[in-house]
Amino acid sequence: MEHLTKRYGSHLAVDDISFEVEEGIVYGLLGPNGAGKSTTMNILTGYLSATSGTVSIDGHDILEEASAAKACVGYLPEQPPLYVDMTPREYLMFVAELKKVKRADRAAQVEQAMDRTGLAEMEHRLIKNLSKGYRQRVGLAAALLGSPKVIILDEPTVGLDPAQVIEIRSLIKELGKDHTVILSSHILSEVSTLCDKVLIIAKGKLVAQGTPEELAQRLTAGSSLNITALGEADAVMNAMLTVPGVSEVQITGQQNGETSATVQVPQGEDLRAAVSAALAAAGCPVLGLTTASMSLEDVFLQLTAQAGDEEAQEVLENQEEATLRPEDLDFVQNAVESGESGEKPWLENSEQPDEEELRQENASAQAEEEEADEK
Ligand SMILES: Nc1ncnc2c1ncn2[C@@H]1O[C@H](COP(=O)(O)OP(=O)(O)OP(=O)(O)O)[C@@H](O)[C@H]1O
Repeated sequence: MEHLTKRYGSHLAVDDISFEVEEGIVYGLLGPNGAGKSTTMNILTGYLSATSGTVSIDGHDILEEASAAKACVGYLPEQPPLYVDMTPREYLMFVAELKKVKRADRAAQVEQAMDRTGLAEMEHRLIKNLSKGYRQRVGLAAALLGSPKVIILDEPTVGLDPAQVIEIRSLIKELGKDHTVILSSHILSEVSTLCDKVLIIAKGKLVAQGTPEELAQRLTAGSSLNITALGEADAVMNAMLTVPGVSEVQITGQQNGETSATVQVPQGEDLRAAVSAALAAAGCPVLGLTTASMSLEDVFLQLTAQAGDEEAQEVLENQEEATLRPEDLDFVQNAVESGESGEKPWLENSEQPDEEELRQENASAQAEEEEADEK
């Protein structure tokens, strides 16, 4: 992709993105909602045209040699376009025909794709009766038909339950063995476990790329040391500030004569020995010392924050376990209090059903049940 730009009216969704994809590697496009991942993938697959810039797949320009370029790509959009009144096999045979797989090879290719995606036991069900996870598999199987070199997956695990997420992720890992895979995700842990290389996109710009480890290392402003030493905060802080290279010390706790602190360390330097020696010399023996390096999460936050993206914080927060927000706590508190006093303030504005209405509703429901039982 070279200098790819996409405008929707005056909105710049993709802003001069260039990158090259090596064969046989799993790439992750990582970015918060609205960063431009789907737009980028839609352009890559020839689904959308770019405002400017070029895409070339295995030497074929996506506009000038569209058929040849698209033949190299298997695409699973965020919402796979399935014909839900077909069975997986019927649908896949149809896709194989669209992809111009030779008639003699179609049945075998469909069989193989169903096999790889674990669809065999669902082959006679209508797609509309399949779970979201199985529908996703049908979409993946369709992407595999025609043996494309590159598989492009847009948010492949969105909307799946945890068991389905695990299955689809292991399937993607398998695909990565024989294909070049480009997937998009806003889930950091997914990208760092599945992908060999990560491209971080924020506000339509490519802000960083590298292996998850490289990103975590290369982009850190340095690591930090977490230290616990015996002594008062002032003494501990002053001792550490005497060490060349230490410019920032943050006291994080004080208890029973012990002080905990975090020290920022410049990139590439190891100050553990110097800091321990300085503390010992100041009469503050070190009780604990650990190095904390930046995780991919930190890097992501740092980069997207640089791009002025507040949604990045949301992405991280959404990955934490569900927690109660202050307004939820108020609601729970109200519910508990009013339960004690017998009031239901949260129902105050809702329409209260009339008692007679309720009685009639229940009676007719009971009559229907009895009738059903008799039948
Ligand atoms: N057809 C369209 N018309 C106008 N604006 C659009 C259109 N499609 C996307 N956008 C805008 O372009 C930006 C990038 O959208 P895109 O869907 O590529 O982001 P994304 O990173 O895939 O986000 P998500 O994870 O929510 O799918 C967003 O601000 C979006 O609102």
